[in-house]
Amino acid sequence: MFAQVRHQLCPDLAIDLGTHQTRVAVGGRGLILDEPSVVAVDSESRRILGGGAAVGRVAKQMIGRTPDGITAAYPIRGSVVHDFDLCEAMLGSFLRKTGRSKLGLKPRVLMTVPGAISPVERRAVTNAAERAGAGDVFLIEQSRAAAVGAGLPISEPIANWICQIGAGTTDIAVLSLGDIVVRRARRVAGEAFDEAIAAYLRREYSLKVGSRTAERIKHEIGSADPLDEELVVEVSGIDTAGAVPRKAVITSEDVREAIAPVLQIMTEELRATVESCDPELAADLADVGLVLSGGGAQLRRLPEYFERQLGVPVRLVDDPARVVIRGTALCVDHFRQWRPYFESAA
Ligand SMILES: Nc1ncnc2c1ncn2[C@@H]1O[C@H](COP(=O)(O)OP(=O)(O)OP(=O)(O)O)[C@@H](O)[C@H]1O
Repeated sequence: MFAQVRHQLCPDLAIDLGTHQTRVAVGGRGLILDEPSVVAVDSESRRILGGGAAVGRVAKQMIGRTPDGITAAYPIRGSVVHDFDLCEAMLGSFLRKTGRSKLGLKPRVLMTVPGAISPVERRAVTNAAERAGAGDVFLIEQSRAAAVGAGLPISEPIANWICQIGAGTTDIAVLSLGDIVVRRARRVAGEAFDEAIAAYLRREYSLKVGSRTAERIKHEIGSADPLDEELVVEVSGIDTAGAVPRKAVITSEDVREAIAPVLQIMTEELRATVESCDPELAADLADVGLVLSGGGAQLRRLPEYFERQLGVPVRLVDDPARVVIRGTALCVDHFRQWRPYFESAA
């Protein structure tokens, strides 16, 4: 009875604290916040601008349109807390926006974490959430949340193979009978594509571009496999020899060449999951195939590329960037059922 009243006054929260994007869902209501994981800080004092208000979308709007002396800070890197104080401030601001706290009650929170996370990193994310205003904090692996969000039959005695590609981490798991049988996580994901594109332009075109330009190129013309009609984009950067502004026309073939080594790493990780499975489960994988999720999995022709590399069917889930928060929210809605699979930092 008390728990029910408490729940009404202060519903549980699901939080996907991502390298690029933070998403918050409220138990029973679904997604209520989806904002960039960024804060705008004074370069010298490292204080958040606007009295702590320059967080998320507001911060992103300020960056690039503000005078020198203002820096964009990303408190999460490789899906783990990189700057503890800024992470706490950012989360605090997001939690206040959800407007949930009544009578001083603190919400129970379920947060996602990548598979390859150390106890120290686990503790950091938990502490940041507690100091930002959360009550009890539970953790769930991204790949499990993604599998739930994708609606995979993970409780059944068959193999479910999921590859969640975010900005900072690729989480791969094989799940069966509710458990993760094999897991692999690598800090190589969407941002690694961007870095590879920037490095390629420097090497092949003597053109220096920023990470946002590299990401834009990926979105506009990036592909993992050849396209029916190849794409081109004009890019502005700085000539590395003359240190002057210059433009270049880049093709989707260029981008494929640039990102090939990153795709190769992902393929090796996927192959390694199969090798770690026992033969019965591995045989299932060939039939059920691979499911792709995460914002980074939206790269054109990625399913076709992995199908060619692995020889199994591959499909991309609907609304891939929000699958993890969808799954986390479902776990919050059925807290008791999923509780055995949650972890705490202690
Ligand atoms: N159309 C697209 N094509 C290719 N990549 C895309 C596309 N749209 C978004 N992305 C990439 O998706 C990534 C962000 O995905 P997502 O929101 O799942 O990550 P995140 O949750 O912030 O990161 P992580 O979970 O790894 O900490 C970025 O690297 C972004 O460039």
